Amino acid sequence: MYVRHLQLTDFRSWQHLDLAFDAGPSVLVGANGQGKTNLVEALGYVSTLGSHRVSGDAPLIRRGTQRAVVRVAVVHAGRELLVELEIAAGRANRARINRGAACRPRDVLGALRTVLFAPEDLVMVRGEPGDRRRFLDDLLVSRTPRYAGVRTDYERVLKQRSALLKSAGAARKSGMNSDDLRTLEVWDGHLARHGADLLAGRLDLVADLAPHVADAYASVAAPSEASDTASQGVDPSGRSADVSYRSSLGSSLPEGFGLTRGTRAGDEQGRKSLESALLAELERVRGQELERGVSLVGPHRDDLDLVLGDAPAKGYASHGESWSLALALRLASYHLLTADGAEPVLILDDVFAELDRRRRARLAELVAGAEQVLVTAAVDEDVPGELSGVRFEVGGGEVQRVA
Ligand SMILES: Nc1ncnc2c1ncn2[C@@H]1O[C@H](COP(=O)(O)OP(=O)(O)OP(=O)(O)O)[C@@H](O)[C@H]1O
Repeated sequence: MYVRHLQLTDFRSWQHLDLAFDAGPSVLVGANGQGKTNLVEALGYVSTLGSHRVSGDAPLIRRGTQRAVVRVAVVHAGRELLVELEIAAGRANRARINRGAACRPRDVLGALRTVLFAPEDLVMVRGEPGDRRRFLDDLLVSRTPRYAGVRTDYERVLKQRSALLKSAGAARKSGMNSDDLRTLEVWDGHLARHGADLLAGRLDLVADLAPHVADAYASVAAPSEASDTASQGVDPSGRSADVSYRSSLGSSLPEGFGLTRGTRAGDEQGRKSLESALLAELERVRGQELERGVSLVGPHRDDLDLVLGDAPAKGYASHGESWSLALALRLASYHLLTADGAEPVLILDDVFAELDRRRRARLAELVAGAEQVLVTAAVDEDVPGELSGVRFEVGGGEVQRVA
């Protein structure tokens, strides 16, 4: 798919922007702080309903205004879809498709798929488990939009159950008999049901993603000519990249899930056995949870283990290796979504400045054939020749197409 047109109103620094794109590579060049990232952030927002830079929506609305509007015309399989999202301060966001009636923002998920590479991506390797869970969940939603609802339901249940744990724990300490404990059992059921759904989605996703990560890492890390090693998922030093899901269920994770690739956790039987395992584990840690007032079991405590050779990437990988792995996670996402049947728009936001010459060349070579690649850079020299498609200059609150 590709973005044919983007229109912004009061989004970040853009009071108004109207921009037409072609398929293939486009490069947006401009000095620091001119709004290049703001522009691609808007596309990422339409794709995931979130920003890759901030967790809330407030900073996306231009200062001094009350609502931002992003309109995107997306071409996919010969058909054009117009998606409109309104981000409002103090009330619910709204969406529209093809100028129809207002709908929930969640209903536009899937209309535009993007894979966005940004300097912030290094946190997927070096950051906290929450950064990796976010990567997984964003990809899960891109792939299967229904998981947006599963994710929201799980977060709501988790919040309410955690509040209950605190009050039940406090009541227990003061020697009182609490109704909260009975209510807690009801919330255990909700947490296990929604948690199993989310966990199943993530386990299947990681099983499908892992081979793409191994291949992509070898491709990024390998010298340009060495396509033989690239195809075997091994870098020139002989180290391969592997990803696996680490569940807070530990050894109580039902046999096979997340371990044997090809086992589907998302079918009815898989979800049921994950739900039972979560319930049993919740019962086992009940005392600790009440003592500490926090939910200790569930997908919110899980992580994605990233391994290079036989060592965990976090804490062991060099700066360059960490970058290669972060790029591999994004490239693998691109390949997975493409294999599902909808090639996403690739967005490379200011990444070339972060990479050495060899990695720049490898990345450019790997993405040059994509249906659409949007690149932002402060200076032309940062962008490899393979991606010199249409060129836009960004500055002074305007974008000019120059070639
Ligand atoms: N909500 C907002 N309202 C108004 N201006 C904003 C808002 N959010 C960010 N900005 C402004 O947008 C500018 C940053 O834009 P952006 O991050 O897109 O720059 P860039 O061109 O990508 O720069 P760099 O090359 O440094 O990454 C800053 O000047 C910032 O003050």
